[in-house]
Amino acid sequence: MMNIKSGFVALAGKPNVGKSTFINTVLGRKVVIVSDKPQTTRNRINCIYTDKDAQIVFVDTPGIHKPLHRLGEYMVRAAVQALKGVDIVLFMLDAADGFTKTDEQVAKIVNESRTKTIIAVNKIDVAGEEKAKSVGELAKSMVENAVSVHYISALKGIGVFELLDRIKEELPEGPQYYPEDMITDRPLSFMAAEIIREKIFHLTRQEVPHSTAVVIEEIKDRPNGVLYIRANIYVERDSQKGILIGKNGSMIKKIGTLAREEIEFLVGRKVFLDLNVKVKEKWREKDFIILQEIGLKHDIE
Ligand SMILES: Nc1nc2c(ncn2[C@@H]2O[C@H](COP(=O)(O)OP(=O)(O)OP(=O)(O)O)[C@@H](O)[C@H]2O)c(=O)[nH]1
Repeated sequence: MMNIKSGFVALAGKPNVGKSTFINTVLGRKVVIVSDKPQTTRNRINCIYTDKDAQIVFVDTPGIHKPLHRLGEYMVRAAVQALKGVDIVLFMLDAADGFTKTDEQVAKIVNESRTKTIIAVNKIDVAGEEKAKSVGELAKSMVENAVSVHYISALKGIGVFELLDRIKEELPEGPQYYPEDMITDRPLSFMAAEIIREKIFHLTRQEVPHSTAVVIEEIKDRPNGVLYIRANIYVERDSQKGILIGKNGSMIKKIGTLAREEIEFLVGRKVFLDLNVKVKEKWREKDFIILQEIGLKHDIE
């Protein structure tokens, strides 16, 4: 087998610099939610880019997208640790913003990691060339292990693929860690079941959530672009089924709506969520459900 370049790249940068937009442009579809409000990205998922000669796993840096002035010492150490564990840090800055105090703090964390760093100055479509240059040069002077500076617009796709080529150059030769059609490292079936379970937990009382198992039975692309997800919710008794369904189906409708909205948020597209409540006595002793829950049946293709 031909050797490919592969490795892990941590995205570092203050909130709102365009990290999610960059990932979406690289992957060519909407995987992570983009918003003009800082820190709307919850549970950021690791994203995987694969082409014929490389596989790049973009990983999140825990804590680094939190407001840095509130970052405690522990969080800073955790962030440094995370950056140490990757092959390359991609330090993103906002050209229109100038080089800010927050960027300086991110630079410090990046430096402490001693990891090879590529600097990307984003949003050049809205910033003057001179301003962008000054941001790039300042960042380069602050980051000890900077190997190059790139001027990009993640939104317009300017310079993004040149930057990707540079990342590939800097990556070591290595294995393909994930199948080539996988774009996130967490199976959607897992995420979806978790979300449904969470809603049940919030909306029902003690005994019900603990007697509930969620199994994703089917995930399918509909021709109209909607993602169809069918899930079974197992409970142990008829009375629990009654509670979960609610009066005239009001409870299951509520669970379904909230879960659907969150899954749509996650996948960035319309979802049809088909929930079925089933009674299975002592399901906890029936390991087929448990196996399916953790082993996960199938994921989106
Ligand atoms: N003009 C312009 N806007 C951009 C560009 N890249 C991102 N944006 C906008 O900047 C805002 C923030 O982008 P995100 O990709 O969500 O930023 P983020 O760094 O992931 O933000 P957090 O999730 O808060 O960490 C959005 O409104 C984007 O549309 C760009 O190249 N040019």
